[in-house]
Amino acid sequence: MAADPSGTPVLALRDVHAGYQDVEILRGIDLDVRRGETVCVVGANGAGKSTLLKTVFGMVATRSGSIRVDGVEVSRDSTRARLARGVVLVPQGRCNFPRMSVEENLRMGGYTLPRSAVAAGIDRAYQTFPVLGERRGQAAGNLSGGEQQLLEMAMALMLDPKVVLIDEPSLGLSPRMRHHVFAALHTLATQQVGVLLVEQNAVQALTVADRGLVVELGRVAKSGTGPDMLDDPEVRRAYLGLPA
Ligand SMILES: Nc1ncnc2c1ncn2[C@@H]1O[C@H](COP(=O)(O)OP(=O)(O)OP(=O)(O)O)[C@@H](O)[C@H]1O
Repeated sequence: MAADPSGTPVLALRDVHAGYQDVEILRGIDLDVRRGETVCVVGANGAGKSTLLKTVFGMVATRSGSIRVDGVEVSRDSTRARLARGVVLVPQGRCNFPRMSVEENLRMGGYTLPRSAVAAGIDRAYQTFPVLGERRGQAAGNLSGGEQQLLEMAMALMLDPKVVLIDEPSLGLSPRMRHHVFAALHTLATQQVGVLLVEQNAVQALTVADRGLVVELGRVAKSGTGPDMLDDPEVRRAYLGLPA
């Protein structure tokens, strides 16, 4: 796709350890995401995929190791400081303001920005997701599930991020809406954003991703291009529910 394989990774993790109380979930994660690249994380239930995204965003503390955004160490930074560095998280489930209009939600997404940047961000959102422009005055809670997911992504894009962390964007969507959401992920990549994606619909996700990673026992056990992962007999059997 649009990734620059020679460039500095926009997101780089080295030997990252993190967990909850006395349980270590991430046990030495190494990964790179480049600009314009979509990387999909695959793994069993409970492997730590959501924990990985939360650790990059700073919602779960990094115990040791390094997280760099555009070469700058952020592993000790607050979530707010990471947002300012261009890292955004689109969490699992709906988290918009259902009684507010689409446009008001976008304004909320950009509430830390100067007014001129908010207007530019809203224009950008409507260009990227024209359906949101058509529904700008509608209450967010009355959008379809897929449209709400596009709104979540658009709210995150208000901050003009470098790295977008997305947790299960197609959860509970119809196949048709899933298609729109995956198409939107592709659009993000064409805007030179690095995308780290966790997705249960791993076959579809690996089809749009540039690379896939398998997380096992808290480490990256396997990585490869999307097509390589889709062809790998072990990955097919263990994670994709496909014949080897
Ligand atoms: N806040 C928390 N406190 C304690 N343990 C937690 C917390 N959140 C998650 N865990 C545990 O950490 C492990 C990894 O959870 P995580 O949600 O990261 O897995 P996952 O790979 O995203 O799973 P799934 O595919 O089922 O969504 C699980 O055993 C989970 O029970």
